[in-house]
Amino acid sequence: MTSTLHTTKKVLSIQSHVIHGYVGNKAATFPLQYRGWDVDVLNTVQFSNHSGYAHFTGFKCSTEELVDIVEKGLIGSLRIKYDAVLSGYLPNVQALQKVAGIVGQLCEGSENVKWILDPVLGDNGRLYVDRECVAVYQDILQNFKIFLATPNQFEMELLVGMSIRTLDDAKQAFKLFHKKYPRVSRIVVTSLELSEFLSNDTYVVAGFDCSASEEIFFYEIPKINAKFSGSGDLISAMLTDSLLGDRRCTQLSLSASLGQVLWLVTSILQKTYDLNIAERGPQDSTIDIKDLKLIQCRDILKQDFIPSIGKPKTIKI
Ligand SMILES: Nc1ncnc2c1ncn2[C@@H]1O[C@H](COP(=O)(O)OP(=O)(O)O)[C@@H](O)[C@H]1O
Ligand SMILES: Cc1ncc(COP(=O)(O)O)c(C=O)c1O
Repeated sequence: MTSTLHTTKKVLSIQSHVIHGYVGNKAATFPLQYRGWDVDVLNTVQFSNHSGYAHFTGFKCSTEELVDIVEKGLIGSLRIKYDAVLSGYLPNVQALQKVAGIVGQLCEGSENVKWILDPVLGDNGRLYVDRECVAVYQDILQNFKIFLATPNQFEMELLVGMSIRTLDDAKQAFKLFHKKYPRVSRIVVTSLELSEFLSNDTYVVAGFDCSASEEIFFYEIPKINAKFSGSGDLISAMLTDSLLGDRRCTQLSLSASLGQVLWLVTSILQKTYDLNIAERGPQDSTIDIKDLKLIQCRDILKQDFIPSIGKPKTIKI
């Protein structure tokens, strides 16, 4: 009889928490748990709802509280051996510096723990954190071993210091990123809006695995006529699962993983959209969908076989 016993993968997810809705840890935890992960959830803030609503209330954790929990509690006292640390929104410059220092040291000390870093800075030209956080993220990416970074287009522009409008800009940006941050092993840039693809009404999602090749690869994703919140947090969580989860015997390449994750995320966003249309009636223009319908998408999340969104295109860098 072959044994199906295996250890459950453990991730420490350091992100924001909203009571109502699904961004930050609320967008990452249920999908990761549903895909078989043990998730230790460290909430960096606790808000009533996300900042895309007109109002929100709540509070932020202090730097001391966050440091105390991670350094003294989880690592110092419990000595938990994580397979991955997923970091997202941190409430201020100091908290970002301190928490990143602790996670960075943890990853330097062990090959087995992988850091997936979502450098949450802003979106569509607007920062949602203090400007100094940009330089702090630049330092973190320079100094620590990072398994995967997942900036969106605006965050990538801030990290490399150039604007990205065309596919050629994107290629230069990836080159520059790798030159500036050679300790980052993999990078995925989400929702790139590039001039060559505007008439197709598609986003480009591009990736680079510095150990694997001299090329970047990208997928074209048809735009759904809606603005979503939490999609970035969902994609970084699902990449964590696809690259490091225990469901498979052989490790997938970053490109193959991204193809599957994009299928998963697109299916969830499409179902969220369809359910909103069923509630609101047909809509002609772009709709603002505040909350992902993650629970209603559990059948999608549960699937063992995840197809790919398509074939990636590649460009030599
Ligand atoms: N309107 C949309 N239509 C189709 N896919 C979308 C849409 N919005 C987000 N996505 C998917 O979700 C991914 C992450 O969203 P993004 O907005 O880049 O995250 P972030 O929250 O980090 O800015 C995108 O790369 C894309 O695959
Ligand atoms: C408190 C809060 N509001 C809004 C968002 C927006 O999420 P996204 O950029 O994934 O749409 C986030 C993301 O982490 C968040 O933490």
